[in-house]
Amino acid sequence: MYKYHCLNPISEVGLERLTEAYVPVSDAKTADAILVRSAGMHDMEFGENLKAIARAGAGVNNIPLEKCAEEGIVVFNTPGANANGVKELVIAGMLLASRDILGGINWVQENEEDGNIAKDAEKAKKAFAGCELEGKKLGVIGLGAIGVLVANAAMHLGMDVYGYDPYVSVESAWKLSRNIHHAKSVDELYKECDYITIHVPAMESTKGMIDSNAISLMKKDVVVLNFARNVLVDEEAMVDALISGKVKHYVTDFPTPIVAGVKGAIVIPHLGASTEESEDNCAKMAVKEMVDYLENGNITNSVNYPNCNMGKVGDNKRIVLLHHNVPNMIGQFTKVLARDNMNIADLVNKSKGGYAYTMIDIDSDVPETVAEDLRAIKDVLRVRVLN
Ligand SMILES: NC(=O)c1ccc[n+]([C@@H]2O[C@H](COP(=O)([O-])OP(=O)(O)OC[C@H]3O[C@@H](n4cnc5c(N)ncnc54)[C@H](O)[C@@H]3O)[C@@H](O)[C@H]2O)c1
Ligand SMILES: O=C(O)[C@H](O)COP(=O)(O)O
Repeated sequence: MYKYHCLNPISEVGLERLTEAYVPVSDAKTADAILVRSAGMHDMEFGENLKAIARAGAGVNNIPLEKCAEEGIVVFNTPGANANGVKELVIAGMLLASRDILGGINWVQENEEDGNIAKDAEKAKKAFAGCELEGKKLGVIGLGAIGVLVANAAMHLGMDVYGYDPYVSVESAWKLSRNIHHAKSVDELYKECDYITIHVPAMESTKGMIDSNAISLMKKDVVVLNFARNVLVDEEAMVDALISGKVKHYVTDFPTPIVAGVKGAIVIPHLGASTEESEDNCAKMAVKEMVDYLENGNITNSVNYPNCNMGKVGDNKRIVLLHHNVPNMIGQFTKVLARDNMNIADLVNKSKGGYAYTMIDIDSDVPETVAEDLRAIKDVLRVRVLN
């Protein structure tokens, strides 16, 4: 039996895939696995049973990845599962920044008692006129799951699209329309574009990427869209640029006291992934990853351990070991197994940065003393015996 805890509401479409072997618990400290969306986990103390955290979504800046890795907790996310939801809201954001739709709707609400509203609207509407997206230049920073969809969709709307991503994956490059211009530097994109949208993860290297220097390179009346994370933009500098008129609109999915209410800021309450489809997709993927790890030891879409897959546990016993990525770990594992005359049917070892994962199928029972001896090896962080 496995205990799981949901730190945020998780779509039932995902949870209903859990068999009776999975029991929800109200105390996260007792759980084998945690399902989470954006709840902050940096100040949490984890229980010793906790083996997996599955983030039903993309961004993992709410989770202490290094601490989890050290405690033998594998963190998963659901790449691409909510990308379409975000793409659609980014397009809506560009339209809201181009046509004064919000101003127009407010005008109608303010004049709802006006019996002559139809006629008066025809006089009032010139105050809400805007411009079209077709023919404008859009710069997309970060061509991952979301950036690629935004770039391709904007191209189909007739925009001239520039993409910048020095680390673009082969998979994303295949999906990107060949009509997207390759910006060789982010500065080139800042100088060229009328609309700039950022789709990179929040990391030390990307925090404050759009700062006063970046804004100074942009065209006057540029529209900046941020559906990735607030920390990517120096918000004080952005507010100055809105006040001075350099930036026409800052469309952000992240309300903060600095930007909320500022003229020119269009602030949305983190709705990018809040669609039925995205929530269902994320929950299904997160649950699948969590179950496959707990039951079979397979790791898919982890952000702190390597991906590793040996299929379902069959008739053999499977030992899975999370450990530091240092020399001679396999040698020490096989020495313990050989001592007890255990035969290895299959073995896979993968690494990611400072951490590594070893899966070993054994064609006999694994005595608890063997598991204990494996746990006692220096640099081993967690050992589980499955089946
Ligand atoms: N608003 C929302 O509801 C919502 C929903 C999903 C994701 N997000 C945010 O959007 C981010 C991106 O999501 P995704 O699914 O596209 O992720 P992704 O991992 O598929 O893509 C991120 C891309 O950024 C690129 N990148 C990294 N550093 C860069 C840099 N310095 N310059 C240019 N490109 C760089 C990577 O190479 C990668 O291609 C997430 O990390 C998350 O913070 C927000
Ligand atoms: O990173 C993400 O996936 C998004 O920001 C969505 O977050 P949410 O699941 O809290 O809506």
